[in-house]
Amino acid sequence: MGLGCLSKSAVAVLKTDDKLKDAKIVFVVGGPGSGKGTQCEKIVAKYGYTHLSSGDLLRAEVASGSERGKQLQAIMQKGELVPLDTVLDMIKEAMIAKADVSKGYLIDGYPREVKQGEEFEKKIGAPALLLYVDAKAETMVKRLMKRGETSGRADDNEETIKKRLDLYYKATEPVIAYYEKRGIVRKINSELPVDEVFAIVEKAIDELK
Ligand SMILES: Nc1nc2c(ncn2[C@@H]2O[C@H](COP(=O)(O)OP(=O)(O)OP(=O)(O)O)[C@@H](O)[C@H]2O)c(=O)[nH]1
Ligand SMILES: O=c1ccn([C@@H]2O[C@H](COP(=O)(O)OP(=O)(O)O)[C@@H](O)[C@H]2O)c(=O)[nH]1
Ligand SMILES: [Mg+2]
Repeated sequence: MGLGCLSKSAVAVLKTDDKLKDAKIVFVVGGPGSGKGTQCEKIVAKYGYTHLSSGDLLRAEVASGSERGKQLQAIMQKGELVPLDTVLDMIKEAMIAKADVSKGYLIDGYPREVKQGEEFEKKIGAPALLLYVDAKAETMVKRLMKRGETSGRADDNEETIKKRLDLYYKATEPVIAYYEKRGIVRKINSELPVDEVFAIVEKAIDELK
């Protein structure tokens, strides 16, 4: 069927969705401070993937000073989760913006709960791989407290870190079990030095080709 019977905007929507249809999508999931951002940076440098951190996208909205940003800031400062649709719309918009140049997408810090994953697949597509960046709670707290000395992140403080961790174990760990059933989870031990962690990450990405 041609697209002649559809309105211009409907055609535009179809075309943008089409652009993401064959995209290589990697979910990067792990606790706060587990090292997701650190590994993603290295993947970008070696493989030319597009790195989209849901937390960074949200922080950019906060930094813009918009009304929406103010509401987001209040939620993030408490270590709670921003409504699902808000995050998903931001991710999709950012993916479409890079669709013509991207070799693949790293979706960092998302899904935070099983429902987010389901919605992502409905609106965008299925992940080919889930990198599960795993460190002990004690390690994560230590790293985040250290990062908090210089990061300026409003949520890198002891009280909020504890809430983020609790929420991670409650809401996000089930995401890993959900995708394990599909056989796409690769567990990465991020207690090791950064380069050793990356050697494991490289193997998982190379398997995708
Ligand atoms: N030893 C060691 N330190 C690491 C490793 N990965 C990250 N770090 C340190 O841990 C801190 C947190 O790492 P990030 O990459 O920002 O963690 P994240 O998972 O993106 O955390 P959020 O942004 O809170 O989601 C950083 O300041 C790094 O210096 C690692 O593999 N080994
Ligand atoms: O899909 C997301 C990603 C992030 N956040 C919010 O943004 C904060 C920081 O997220 P980020 O991934 O940067 O850090 P982490 O929680 O892993 O330390 C979280 O605590 C949440 O409040 C959210 O609500 N939904
Ligand atoms: Mg991060």
